[in-house]
Amino acid sequence: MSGKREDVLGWDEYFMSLALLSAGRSKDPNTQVGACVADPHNRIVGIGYNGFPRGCSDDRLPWAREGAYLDTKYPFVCHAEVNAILNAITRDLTGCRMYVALFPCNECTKIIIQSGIGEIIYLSDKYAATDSVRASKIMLDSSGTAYRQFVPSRPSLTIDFFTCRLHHD
Ligand SMILES: Nc1ccn([C@H]2C[C@H](O)[C@@H](COP(=O)(O)O)O2)c(=O)n1
Ligand SMILES: [Zn+2]
Repeated sequence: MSGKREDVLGWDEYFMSLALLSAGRSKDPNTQVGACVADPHNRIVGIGYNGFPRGCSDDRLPWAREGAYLDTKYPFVCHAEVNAILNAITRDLTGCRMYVALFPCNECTKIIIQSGIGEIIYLSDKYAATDSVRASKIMLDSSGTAYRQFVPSRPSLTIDFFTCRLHHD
């Protein structure tokens, strides 16, 4: 084999894939979200997914979406973005980028802005019509925090454990 491989993963593709891989750890039956924070040198500084707080049993807390508030997941679940920030190796995330599978809610957005993260790259914006996401965008625009949707250059990547390779179209 002569020259180097040219068709490597781009940085956005790499970090978004890691965010999605992390989402694979989520036990939420409806929406699995992963987030990955990269620093300006393209080093991974934090990664996380949505789940219940440490020590809170997945078997005792509910995953329901509907019913009385305390019978749903909403008061209990830690969002992927918060977990990625709390898992980060440093508190100061100035100039870092967050890759996240779903546009951040307003509560996560406050924390993202306060952490110093300067750019959000998201995949899905399925809750764009909610007041929560609308509030997120108001705060991001006011604070000058950039956000953009990830546009994949290929439809899928497949991890093949048998051949120890990553396949793509
Ligand atoms: N940016 C976000 C938005 C939501 N989540 C989590 C919170 C829940 O576990 C799930 C959303 O559930 P749904 O209402 O779609 O059934 O996703 C997050 O981690 N980050
Ligand atoms: Zn959130």
